[in-house]
Amino acid sequence: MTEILLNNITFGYNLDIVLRNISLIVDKGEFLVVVGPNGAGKSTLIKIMAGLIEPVSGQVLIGNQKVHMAAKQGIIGYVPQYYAQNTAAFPATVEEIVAMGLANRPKLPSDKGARHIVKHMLELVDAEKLRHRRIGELSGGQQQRVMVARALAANPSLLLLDEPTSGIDYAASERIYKLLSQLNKTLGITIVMISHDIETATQYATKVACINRSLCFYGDNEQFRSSHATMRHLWYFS
Ligand SMILES: Nc1ncnc2c1ncn2[C@@H]1O[C@H](COP(=O)(O)OP(=O)(O)OP(=O)(O)O)[C@@H](O)[C@H]1O
Repeated sequence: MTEILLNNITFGYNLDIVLRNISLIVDKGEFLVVVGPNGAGKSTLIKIMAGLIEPVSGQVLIGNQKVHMAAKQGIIGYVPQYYAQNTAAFPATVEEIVAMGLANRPKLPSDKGARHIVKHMLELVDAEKLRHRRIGELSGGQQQRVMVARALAANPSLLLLDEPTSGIDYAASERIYKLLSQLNKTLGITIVMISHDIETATQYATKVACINRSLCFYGDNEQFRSSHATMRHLWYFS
């Protein structure tokens, strides 16, 4: 079954065309890693998948419905880039941050239900012990796990992550990849993750897309890993 359908997407900021004629289909249950050089349009593409910005032309369907309808139903979880930098002075606890994700559900749970969901989400990302801490006091890796819990609180079928391991050390990055892989395998959540960490991130992927303003490569993880060494100059410098 199709989770994401992008049909001939073109997008520009003012006159600068950032994405050109991108078409791809992501099936339910895939773990797609999106790679490409700086400024290639990866964040822009993931924002289009989240319904945060509209393409100039082309069609975006999530679970066979228009992206803004899917977003209203809480089907799409989005974890933005560089969250850590925005939160240092933010006076909310981990529990409160995760509870914010409940607002993306079509129907709000009762207070008791909300407490139960928040607790469960924190358990899923192994952050129960952090629940009373202020978000700004946490390390980058801990903050990212909390942001994943916040996105999961809406019960999405699709999780979009923009460089969740940026600025995070090797061990903490591995924990985040393993967590995402587990959510993908055990809960069947479709994952799209942007990463510059090609070697490690693609080990967890089922599919890889390489974007450089247009789609340079889209295929299975094994296909990507076997062609990357010979093709990467063409993909990155074209
Ligand atoms: N809000 C904006 N207004 C104008 N231009 C923008 C805006 N956001 C991004 N751009 C430009 O669009 C292009 C693509 O940016 P985008 O952030 O999508 O790339 P990226 O592949 O995610 O890059 P990186 O790997 O460096 O994060 C860049 O040239 C960027 O400067």
